[in-house]
Amino acid sequence: MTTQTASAADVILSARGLSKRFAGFVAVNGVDLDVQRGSIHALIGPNGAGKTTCFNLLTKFLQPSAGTITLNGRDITRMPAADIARLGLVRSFQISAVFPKLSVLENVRIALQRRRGDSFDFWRSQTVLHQLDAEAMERIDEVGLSSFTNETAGELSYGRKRALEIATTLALEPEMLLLDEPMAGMAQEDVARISALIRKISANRTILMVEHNLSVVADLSDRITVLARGQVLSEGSYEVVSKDPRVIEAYIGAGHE
Ligand SMILES: Nc1ncnc2c1ncn2[C@@H]1O[C@H](COP(=O)(O)OP(=O)(O)OP(=O)(O)O)[C@@H](O)[C@H]1O
Repeated sequence: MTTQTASAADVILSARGLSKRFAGFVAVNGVDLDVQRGSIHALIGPNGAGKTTCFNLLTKFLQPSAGTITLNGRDITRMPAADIARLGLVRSFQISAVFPKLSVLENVRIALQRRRGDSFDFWRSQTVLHQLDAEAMERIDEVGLSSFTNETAGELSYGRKRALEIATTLALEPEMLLLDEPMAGMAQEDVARISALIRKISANRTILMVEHNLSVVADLSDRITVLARGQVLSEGSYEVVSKDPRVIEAYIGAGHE
């Protein structure tokens, strides 16, 4: 095997020339991105850099104006979001995706049913639902919510809601997880808890996250892509990108510290 082949096989998600134009405004402009299998990769950049748009393109919530996206070497550019999830690329939804009136266990059970595509089970007997409990408990344990299994989701703290939301995402057995600002709105102690959780769930998965909290990015990421004005400004480890004068200038110019 040549070096080139080996490194291509290590790339799970790849974008080439990814672009998105909104009514004449180019939000993402020719982005090339390679996410290494098994890594934690962060997408950062000042406000308005195009991170969310890029994320929405990669998760197929938006259709690109130009460019291609491949997952495990397969072109997914024109594939609908639902099919992508079946291929193992799952986007974590915000807390609103958690059913607030249902318990932690019920929320994870529903996610497991979604994976199986058994929508009819939802209306069937309790017995059928309980068959999923053992697996649901494993997911709940994985995110550290075992003592909250029967708690109503809506009554959980913000950080625990996020953990539950991650558990429902894990229920879909993703090979790759895309996290949209996992630390948004978190209190400091929750940031530490969710950081540790992301590290833990990354053990046998690939993670791509958009995140504003740079100390979290520094702590977790193997590789960082910095976007500015819709383009890749810099890429590398935190060590490298944080010292890149173009990155410093872009952040200062945008009013960040
Ligand atoms: N649907 C849309 N229609 C028009 N312009 C849009 C649309 N979505 C995003 N934009 C513009 O594209 C640019 C990039 O936005 P985007 O939300 O992707 O940036 P971001 O890096 O995620 O910013 P932030 O850190 O503030 O969330 C912004 O100038 C934004 O106003």
